[in-house]
Amino acid sequence: MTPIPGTERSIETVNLSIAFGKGAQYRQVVDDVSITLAHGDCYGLIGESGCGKSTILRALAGLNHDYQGHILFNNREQQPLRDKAFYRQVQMVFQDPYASLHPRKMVWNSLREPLKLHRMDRHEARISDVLNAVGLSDAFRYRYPHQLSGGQRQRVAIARALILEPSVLLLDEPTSALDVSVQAEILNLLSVMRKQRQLTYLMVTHDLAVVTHLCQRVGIMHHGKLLEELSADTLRRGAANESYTRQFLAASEA
Ligand SMILES: Nc1ncnc2c1ncn2[C@@H]1O[C@H](COP(=O)(O)OP(=O)(O)OP(=O)(O)O)[C@@H](O)[C@H]1O
Repeated sequence: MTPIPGTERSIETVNLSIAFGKGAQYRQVVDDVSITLAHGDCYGLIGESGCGKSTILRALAGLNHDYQGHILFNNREQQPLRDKAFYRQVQMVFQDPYASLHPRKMVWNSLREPLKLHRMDRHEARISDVLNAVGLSDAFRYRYPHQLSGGQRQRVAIARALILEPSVLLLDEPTSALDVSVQAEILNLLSVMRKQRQLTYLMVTHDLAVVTHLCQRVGIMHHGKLLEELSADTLRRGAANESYTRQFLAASEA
């Protein structure tokens, strides 16, 4: 694929390698992975369970500091311990929204927390605006996570990621815990948000229909390695170069 010019680069890994455990427990989970996203890209990362997809996302998000290689953001090398500005610009959305919402905090409180942390102004207006953007009325402010449906909870988790006005969302299976009917609504919301806010997405998913619907480029991982990158069109046609990818696609569609 054609190289992305420096000014257009958003988030990237260069020769990223990650291992866990020592001695007999040692396991190389991510092996020399280089992925570059341009501003506004939607990149899907697919591959069998355990191949290292979420581990890459966690390292990019600054949640795992123990890696080899380089992580760059806006063409600048990032230290394993990121600065505060990075955490405002790059947000993660998890598969299970319970992971990002405190069970004993009402929605308004969960949304206000990041605003306080990053010393942002106009808390009330920002909370109303972001709830409205994700399709929830202002009345949802006063609900606890257990008083929300799965889809509403994921909307709040997305609102919490968006309230800091980031440029990048790292999406870890954002719809796989939801009912099929709700999955389409959340994917649609993510798609609208990306266009409206010119966001860059890196999305891990098991679901081929999701990547081909939302992403332009897809990376296929196998045993910690990035095997190949394909356009979503090529993936849709099943015209992969690697035989592993063709097998994976066939198995996923079966
Ligand atoms: N903190 C950790 N300590 C030890 N091993 C870990 C740790 N985090 C992940 N692993 C291991 O690394 C491997 C890759 O995990 P990862 O979650 O990245 O896979 P994945 O491709 O996202 O899988 P899935 O699609 O099932 O979520 C797994 O074998 C997992 O058990």
